[in-house]
Amino acid sequence: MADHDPVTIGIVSISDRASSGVYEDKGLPALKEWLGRALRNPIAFQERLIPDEKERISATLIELVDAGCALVLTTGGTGPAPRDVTPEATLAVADKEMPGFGEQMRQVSLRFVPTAILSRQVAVIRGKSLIINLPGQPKAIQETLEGLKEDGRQVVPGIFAAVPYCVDLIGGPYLETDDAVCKAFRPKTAIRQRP
Ligand SMILES: Nc1ncnc2c1ncn2[C@@H]1O[C@H](COP(=O)(O)OP(=O)(O)OP(=O)(O)O)[C@@H](O)[C@H]1O
Ligand SMILES: Nc1nc2c(c(=O)[nH]1)N[C@H]1C(S)=C(S)[C@@H](COP(=O)(O)O)O[C@H]1N2
Repeated sequence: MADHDPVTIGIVSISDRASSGVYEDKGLPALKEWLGRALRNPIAFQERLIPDEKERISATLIELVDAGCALVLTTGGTGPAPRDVTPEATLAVADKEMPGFGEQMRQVSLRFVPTAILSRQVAVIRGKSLIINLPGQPKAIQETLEGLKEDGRQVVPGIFAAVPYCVDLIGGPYLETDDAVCKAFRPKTAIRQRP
């Protein structure tokens, strides 16, 4: 891993019940497990477990971007229930919206559950950071990031395939994935040549 850029990644689990101890949080472990498998870069995680409160979510996102996270992934609070406010809190700190991520996540998620259309997840750029909302079901983390595979063949791409090039374009570290987990795409001219 010596020649891979280090990356700081913010991971935020947004759940009233997990953050108050009603149930054990499975969001942060699932995010760490998947990112650890998918990325070849050395990762420093900044972890937060917080309730579904808009101001608290926005403040956490700002803090993580200011702490140098090139990527921030949230899980939870994207649905239609009154306390689901993650998309609003994310849009409130956005410099730019990246609608393709939400569109693709709903497409791939529909292959797993018909209720995928209930997730209002968004992705945005703030400064030099890409912030992406994922649904709260812990299994949705792998489903949306990795996509759908059948017999080892990629049937619907997950959103993470587009993350490394997006991070390049906003001035972040060069992210490299394990192709067996997630084959990232970059235009040929953007691929870093190794000596
Ligand atoms: N962080 C989490 N850890 C473990 N399981 C979770 C987590 N977040 C969600 N889940 C599971 O996914 C289901 C749907 O998630 P959702 O985000 O809609 O929860 P919720 O009903 O809004 O409640 P809460 O915000 O208290 O988690 C939950 O009922 C729970 O079983
Ligand atoms: N890939 C995937 N997407 C999914 C789901 C899932 O299990 N897998 N659950 C759906 C459901 S049931 C809901 S209500 C919405 C919003 O979930 P959230 O409020 O926990 O973020 O995400 C949807 N998207």
